[in-house]
Amino acid sequence: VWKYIEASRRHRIPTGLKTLPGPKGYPIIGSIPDVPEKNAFVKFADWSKEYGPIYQVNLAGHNHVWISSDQVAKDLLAKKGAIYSDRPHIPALIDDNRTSAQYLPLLSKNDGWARQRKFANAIMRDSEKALFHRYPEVEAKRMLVELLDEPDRYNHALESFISRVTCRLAWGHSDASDELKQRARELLIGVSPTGALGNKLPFLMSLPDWLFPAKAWERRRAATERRFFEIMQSEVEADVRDKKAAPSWMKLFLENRTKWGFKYELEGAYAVGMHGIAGALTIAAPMQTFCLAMCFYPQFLPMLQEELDRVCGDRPPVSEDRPNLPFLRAVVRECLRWRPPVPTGIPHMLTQDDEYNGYHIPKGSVMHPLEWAIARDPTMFPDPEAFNPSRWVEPGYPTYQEPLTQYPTIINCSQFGYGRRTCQGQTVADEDLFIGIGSIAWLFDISRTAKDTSSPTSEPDVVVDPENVEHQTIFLNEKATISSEELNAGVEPVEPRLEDIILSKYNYPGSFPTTGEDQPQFIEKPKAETKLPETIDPTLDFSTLLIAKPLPFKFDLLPRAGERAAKARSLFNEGLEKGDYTGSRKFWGENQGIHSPLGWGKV
Ligand code: HEM
Repeated sequence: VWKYIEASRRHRIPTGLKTLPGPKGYPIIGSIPDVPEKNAFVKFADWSKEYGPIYQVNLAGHNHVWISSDQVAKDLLAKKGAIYSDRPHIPALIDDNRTSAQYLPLLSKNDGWARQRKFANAIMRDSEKALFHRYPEVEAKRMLVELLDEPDRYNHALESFISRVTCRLAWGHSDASDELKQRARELLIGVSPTGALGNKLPFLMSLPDWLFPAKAWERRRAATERRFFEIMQSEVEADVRDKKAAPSWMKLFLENRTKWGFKYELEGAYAVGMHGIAGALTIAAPMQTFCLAMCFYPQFLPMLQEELDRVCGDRPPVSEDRPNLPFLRAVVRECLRWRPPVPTGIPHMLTQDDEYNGYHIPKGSVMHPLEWAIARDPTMFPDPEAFNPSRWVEPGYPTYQEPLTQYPTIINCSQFGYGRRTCQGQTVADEDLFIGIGSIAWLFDISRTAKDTSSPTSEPDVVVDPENVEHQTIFLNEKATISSEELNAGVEPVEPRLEDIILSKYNYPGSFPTTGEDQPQFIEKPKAETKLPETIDPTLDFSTLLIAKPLPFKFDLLPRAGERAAKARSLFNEGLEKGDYTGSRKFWGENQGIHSPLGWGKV
C-alpha cells in the first residue's frame, strides 16, 4: 500500500506536461490481472496499438513504460543513455542484483558494471578474432549425428550444441555443458517475472526460508552456482599451470588477472560464468524457431539448400563461407525478427524525471523496449507476421541493404537491445546461428509431420515414404521430448538424467558403461502436452520465461538424399578419434538437495 501511495505521489506531473497514456488498472495491483502469463508480449503489443508507441502501465505500484518503436527506443535508451541505463531490482534473487557484481546484465550502472563490460568487450573481441576457436564447427558435427540418431530429442541436441560451444568458449572444454544448461535454466527462473514467485509477490522474500520454500530454492541455486563457478575457475587454473588449457575466456582472465581491476575473490569466476550462462540458452531459441519456420513456410528451405549446395558442396558450412551465404544470413536474421528470443526485452531503469514529446516520464520508471512489437513495424517489415527471409536479400524491401557479402547481419539489430546496455554476445550468437542453422539445413529436410493432427490447417508437406526403411527407422519427434533439465529445473527431485544414457552411446573417453548394474535408469516422465487448442496459432506456442522458445513440437527431420548423412557421421567419427569430444560430467551426484527439508521447493 505504501508503495502505491508513494508511486501516486511520484506521478505528480510537472506543469505543461501530460501523463503517458496507458490502461487504468485496479487499485494497488494495477494492471497485473490483465497481463496473461502466456505470451504477455502479445498483450503489451496490443496495448501499443491502443495507446501508441510509448505508454505506461502500473504493475503493483511500479511504473512500467513500454516502447514499441525503434525510433522512440533509440531517442530515449540510446541518445539519453546517461539516465536510461540503470536496471531494476529483481526481488526473487538472494543477493541484490544491482550491486552484487555477479551478473553483468543485471547490474546497476555502477563501477562493477563498467569494469565487467570492459572485460566482456575484451573477451568477445579475442574470440571473434580467433573465429571462436572453431568451437561452433566442431560441435555442429556432434549435433548433426545426435539429430540423425535421435530426432525426437531435437531440442535437446540444439540446446546441447549451444551449451557445449559456450562451455568451450568459457572454460576451454565441453564437459560441464549439461551443468551449465542447468545453471542457466535456474537463473532464468530466478530472474523471470513469470518464473520465481518472489518476483510476483516480492514481500514473500522477507519471510524465513521455512515459510517460503521458493526462497530456500533460490538460496540453494545461488550457492550451487557459486560452487560451480569456483570449481570451473580452479580447474582452468590447474590446466594453465600444466600448460594444457585450451583457449577460453577464463584462460584469458587468468593470464592477466590484475588487469581487470576485479574487486572480490570470485568476480572473475562470475564474469566468465555469467557469459557462459548468457550464451547457454538464448541462442538455442532461434535454432528451435528455425525448425518451426521451416515447417510452416516450406518454400524457403529449398532456397537455402540450393545456396548451401552451391557454396559448400559436400561439407557443412564453415566460418569462411559467411560472405557467400547471404540467404543463410537472411534466414538467421528473419528467425530473430519473426520470433525475438527476448520478446519483452530486458528492462532499463530511468534514474531521473524526464520528458518526451510533451509527456512526463517519472524517475524510477522501468523501461521496456518491446522487441516483439519493434520487430513488427509494418513500415519497416511489410506483412510483419509472415516469416519471409527474402525481405533481407531482395531489392525493394525496406530492409534490403548492400553489399550482400556483409548484409544481412544480426549484428546491431534491435533484438539485442539499446544504448549502453546492448548485448555483448552478438558475435557469438551470430557465429553459432550461422554454423548451427547452416549445418542443419545442409543435412536435413524439415517439414510438418505427416502424422501431425495438432492443427486443423496442418496439411503434411512431405509424406513419409512407407517403402523407405531408413525414413521409417528415423521416426520423427514422436515423443516431442522436453529436455531433462527443463523437467528437473528445481521443481522436482533430480532423477538420473537422460544425458547419462546418451553419454555412453558415442564412446567418449570416460563415458558411462552401456551395460551392467551401473547403467543409469531413466524413469519415463509424462510427455509434455503439445497439442494446442484449435484456436491458437501453432507457431506461437512458446515458453513463458524471459527467453521465449517454441515448446517442443512434432515435425519430420529427414536426412537429405545422397551421401550427406554418411559424411556427417564420418566427420564426427574423425573428431572422436582425435579426442575432440568428451562426455558430460555430473557435478553433484544423485539426489542433490532433495533430502534437505528446505532443499528443492516449488518456485
Ligand atoms: C540470440 C542470442 C541473444 C539475444 C537475442 C540476446 C539479447 C540480449 C538483450 C535484449 C539484452 C539487453 C540489452 C538492453 O538492455 O538493452 C542483452 C544483454 C546482454 N547480453 Fe545478450 N543476447 C543473446 C546472446 C548473448 C550471448 C551469447 C552472450 C554472451 C556470451 C550475451 C551476453 C549479454 C550481456 C553480457 C548483456 C548485458 C549487457 C549490459 O547489461 O551491459 N548475450 N542480450
